[in-house]
Amino acid sequence: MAAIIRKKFADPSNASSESGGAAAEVTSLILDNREFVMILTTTVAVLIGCVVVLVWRRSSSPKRSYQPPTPLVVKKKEEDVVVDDGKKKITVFYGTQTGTAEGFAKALAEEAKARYEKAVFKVVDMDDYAGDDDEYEEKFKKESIAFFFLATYGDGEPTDNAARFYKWFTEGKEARGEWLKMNYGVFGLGNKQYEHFNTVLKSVLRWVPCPGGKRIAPVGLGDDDQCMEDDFSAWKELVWPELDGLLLDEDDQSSATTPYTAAVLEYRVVFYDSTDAPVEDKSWSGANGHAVYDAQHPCRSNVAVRKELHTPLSDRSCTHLKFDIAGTGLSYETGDHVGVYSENVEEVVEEALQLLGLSPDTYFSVHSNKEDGTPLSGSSLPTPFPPCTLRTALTRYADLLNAPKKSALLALAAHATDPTEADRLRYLASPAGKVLISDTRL
Ligand SMILES: Cc1cc2nc3c(=O)[nH]c(=O)nc-3n(C[C@H](O)[C@H](O)[C@H](O)COP(=O)(O)O)c2cc1C
Repeated sequence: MAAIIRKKFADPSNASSESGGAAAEVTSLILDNREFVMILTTTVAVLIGCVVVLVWRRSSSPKRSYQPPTPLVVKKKEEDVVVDDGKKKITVFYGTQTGTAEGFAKALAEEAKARYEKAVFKVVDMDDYAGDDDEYEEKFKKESIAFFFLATYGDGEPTDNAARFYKWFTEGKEARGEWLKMNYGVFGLGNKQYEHFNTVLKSVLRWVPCPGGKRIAPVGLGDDDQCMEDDFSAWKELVWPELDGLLLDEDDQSSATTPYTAAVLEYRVVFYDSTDAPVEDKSWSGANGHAVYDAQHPCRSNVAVRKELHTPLSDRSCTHLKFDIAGTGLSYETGDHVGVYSENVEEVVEEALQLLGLSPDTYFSVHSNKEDGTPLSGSSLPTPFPPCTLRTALTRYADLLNAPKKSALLALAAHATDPTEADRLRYLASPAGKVLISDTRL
């Protein structure tokens, strides 16, 4: 995913007013390197390295004292009020863990709005749709056209925000087809490297040969192992002719196209005086001496036992690990989740810092909402990482070694001040550029 950093980059005077002259200098440096910073601030969670930390699902702990300066926005439940203005209503649902499905859902809706002015498109988080099972049924019955973007995780499991829907839908499978009379389009997000490729979407589909409804376009099966964005683009092209038939009158013409924007999220960046950096930013907390752990404040622990479970004759590998959590106050029960956080190696981080030309101590935070707390670009995702120094961001949160996604390249091209660089970025986002990237391992 990619971010377009607004506000502070767009208006250096703002940065000065908040952080003084030093911040203005930093902002100017960042302006010169904005493409790189944009990639860094948006690629989260896929890291290489060796630091192992544990986060237990049940470690219910209060937040630590340092909080981002802007208030959290409590998500409002979707309004049920349906205005009968004669326009056709289309709902685009998404089940996401890291935002890709949400990005695709929004991209589809945005392009569709431009194409079909007489229709109303609404993008809905699966979790926000219904409060209980009865409400699911009641509301789905009123849908006439819907799209579902559903990602698969784990052993073919749904995302957290689609889990309730998935349980309700698949458990009541026999009954669903009787009342589900909508026209529906489906795109699954998965990865062929996993045994249960796109299982969530396939399971849902097994129960959706609804007699009264019709599937719009073939099933889309996105494969993150290749280029999911290409899968999405190809699927979208199959959707439009079908939607033309459903949404256009005889005298309407569908010609509008919008640029590809899937999965491009926007963030607001705030710079702070580096002396504000809390101590814990410098290193993750040790196993002892830290009272509070949660996903943002993981606990560092050592690997006590590491054992290969397969014999040398096997062509597979399965590692048994035991973590030493003595003295942490944490407990573990079978079925609890353990998250493994890892760091980029120091040399790679140093190289990135040199390319950026910024002080490693630059202290900043990224926000998915505006200063008044309202979401930027309607995203419901939380901020990707807590306030930290640039070195920490590059070490822990930036994906420094994978090639950027097509959407990130196009977002950067849209913001490039040098036309030659913009052309180059657009070329890299094209099929020919993709080959170049994979050949040269950029
Ligand atoms: C920890 C993890 C587990 C995954 N498990 C599966 C899986 O079992 N089957 C599958 O098809 N894809 C699997 N994927 C791939 C994701 O579905 C894919 O990356 C998708 O684009 C994520 O969408 P999201 O960003 O909307 O959450 C997994 C990805 C991760 C990171």
